[in-house]
Amino acid sequence: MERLEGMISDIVFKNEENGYTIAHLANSMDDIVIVGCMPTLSVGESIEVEGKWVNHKTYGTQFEVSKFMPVIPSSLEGIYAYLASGMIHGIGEKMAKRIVDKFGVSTLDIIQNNPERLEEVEGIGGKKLKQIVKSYEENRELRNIIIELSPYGITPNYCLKIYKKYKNKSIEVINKNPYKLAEDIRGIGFKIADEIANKIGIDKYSDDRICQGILYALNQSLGSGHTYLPKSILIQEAKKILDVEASMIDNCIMALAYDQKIHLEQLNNQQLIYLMPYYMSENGVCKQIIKLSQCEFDDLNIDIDEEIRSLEKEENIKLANNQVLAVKEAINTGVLVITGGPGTGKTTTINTIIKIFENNKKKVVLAAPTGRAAKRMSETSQREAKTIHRLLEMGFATDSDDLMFLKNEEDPINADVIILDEVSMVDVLLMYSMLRAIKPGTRVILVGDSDQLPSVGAGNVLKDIIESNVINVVKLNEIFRQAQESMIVVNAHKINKGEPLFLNSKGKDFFFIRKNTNEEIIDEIVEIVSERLPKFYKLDKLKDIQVLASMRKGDVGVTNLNMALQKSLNKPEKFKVEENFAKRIFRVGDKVMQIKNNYTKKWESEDRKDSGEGIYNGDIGYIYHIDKENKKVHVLFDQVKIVDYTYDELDELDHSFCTTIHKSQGSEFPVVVIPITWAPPMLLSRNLLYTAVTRAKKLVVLVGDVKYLEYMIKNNRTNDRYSNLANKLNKFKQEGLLLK
Ligand SMILES: Nc1ncnc2c1ncn2[C@@H]1O[C@H](COP(=O)(O)OP(=O)(O)OP(=O)(O)O)[C@@H](O)[C@H]1O
Repeated sequence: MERLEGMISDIVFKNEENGYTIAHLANSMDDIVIVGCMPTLSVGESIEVEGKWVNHKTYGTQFEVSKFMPVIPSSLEGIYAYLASGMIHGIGEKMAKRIVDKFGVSTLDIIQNNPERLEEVEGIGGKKLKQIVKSYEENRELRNIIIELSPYGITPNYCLKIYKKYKNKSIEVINKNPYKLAEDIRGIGFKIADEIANKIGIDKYSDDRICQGILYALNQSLGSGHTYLPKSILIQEAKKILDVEASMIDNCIMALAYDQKIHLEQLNNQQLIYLMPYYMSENGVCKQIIKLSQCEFDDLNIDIDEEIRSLEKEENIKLANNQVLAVKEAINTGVLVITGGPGTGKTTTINTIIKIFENNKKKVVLAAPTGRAAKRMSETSQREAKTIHRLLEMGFATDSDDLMFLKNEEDPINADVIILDEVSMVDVLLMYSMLRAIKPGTRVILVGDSDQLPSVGAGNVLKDIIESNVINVVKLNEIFRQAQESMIVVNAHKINKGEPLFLNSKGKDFFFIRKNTNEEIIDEIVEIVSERLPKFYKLDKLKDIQVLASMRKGDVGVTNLNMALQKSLNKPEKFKVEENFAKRIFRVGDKVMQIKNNYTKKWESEDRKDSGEGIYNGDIGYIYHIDKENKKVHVLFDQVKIVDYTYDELDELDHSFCTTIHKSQGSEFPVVVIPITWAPPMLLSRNLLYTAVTRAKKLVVLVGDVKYLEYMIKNNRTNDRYSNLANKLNKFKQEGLLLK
């Protein structure tokens, strides 16, 4: 390891996302090219670097930096260069000169120890002084954190997140218990925390480590949709992560249960282990749903048959038997599930139910799990439909930054009837939050297609409720004539039954283009999306066509397809600003997707007259402007909402020329294009294909190898999830637990 010291004379390149920087370091002897992760570097800064000399094929000898430390500048020039570098908000070049002229070599000492004296400088008043002091402090602390943590492979973006969470306590928190990072900072998992712990010297066999490893294993299993793990599986998983004896893990499981971080439940001769919120939610869903289904509610006192007849006349339609049954059950029961595939008349049934209740002066409230699904429900019902999060009034807890729902059993939703659509997407946590905010006597109608992919979050709520046989379920199974015209609908049902599809019928809406290699598939998709489909069907290339892939990685995964599609659909142009972020280029005009719920993200209309909060997982927008000076990307959602992302928030955005099928749940697009090629069997499944195909309203184009299509249709191996909801619903009902 060698050390060098000098002043930064030039910055050749800086990647804003991961902090990788190439710069020139000048010292009395030489001008050296240094490379490495040095995100806070600025021209004129004096630094000391640690690292080694390397020989780059093209650029020759360079110094590869593993650690860098700012040297507090002592010369007047150094101090001036540091202050004038723009690192400190409120100080530009002119102000830097005035400050240095006034305080000379004591400048930095004054900013740090007697900052009020800055007011002696012309142009610095109370407000500016506060701004300078705050920025100087933050800068210093953030630097310290970056210097401490970059050797552990933590990128500057994460350092910033850590700093935002713990402020000046950051280093102290990490040194005391690095596993806290895994609990508190999204994106830092057990593995990174464990690496830091290892370097700090925390004992491999310490209880803290083992407990965190167990929680990590349980958290990981949520990603596969499990609400609990059987103890034997949990021990197996934790052993792989921790590399310690099973008995030690067993002891720590007991300690975690004692601390109420996890819950142990006996089922037959198995022990089930839940993270606490999941146990509470699973039990809560059972209790609430049985309670709501059993309590008294206002009788409508109407002749249902007569009401139905009159609505049928009004709409010029004859409801099928099961639709009539669904309407009657909706009126006569507390909780009802209406399920069915595409074109089976769910929407028509819901609209009839809404009208009957409204004609009888009942307040009907509509909601769906995502913004796009709620928008669609509004369109088809011609009434307001909210996202579940909005209906439950997302807010902040008074004594913390934690988000919570303001609607709950103490302040329930004011409604006589609540209809939830797309329930297959609702996980066990959200279902519990929803149900506990419904007052006894409100009728609840859950609508969804249980053959769609299950929720992204844990649980199998809709399927479990249906399978429990505890709640009334009406299954709509007739495909209506109008829907039969559509091969999308007909084929969707065929997929579900495992039957071969009708492909390439003339004048229809379902096509298969045969391509053998992955390269050919990508080329074909790029070509049809950018040329043939828009020309032939008069479509907007970006807005009307959505490419959906089953995998993120791989040749024909979302990442590669996005790169290929970007090259053709949004080429680089002189007038289009772009910015490099690790392996991604964000360019003005790019189609992007928000990939996590951000309930507090602010948006404004262009004329700033309208504003609001909340951008949700799956929302699609377009890059509208990139402001390099202020390091912000502006994205336009829903044609009116402009949202600013600082560079360190860009991990919430992904390109969306192509998205995963999972992310497309609850959304619909005029045209859907789907690559059909090899993937792990779990992703070559019937319900994945079914979900992708049912996203399309006008046209489906499959591109690839027909043998994988056949495999998908046959592969009915649904990804089994550990969920005890169906069983528990039965048990609770039998025990009459809730009637007390
Ligand atoms: N009883 C009926 N008689 C004739 N046509 C019907 C009947 N019910 C629904 N339809 C028609 O069938 C088509 C599909 O119905 P609807 O949109 O209600 O189904 P859906 O299950 O909501 O479908 P999707 O899930 O695809 O939105 C529509 O064109 C609708 O007008």
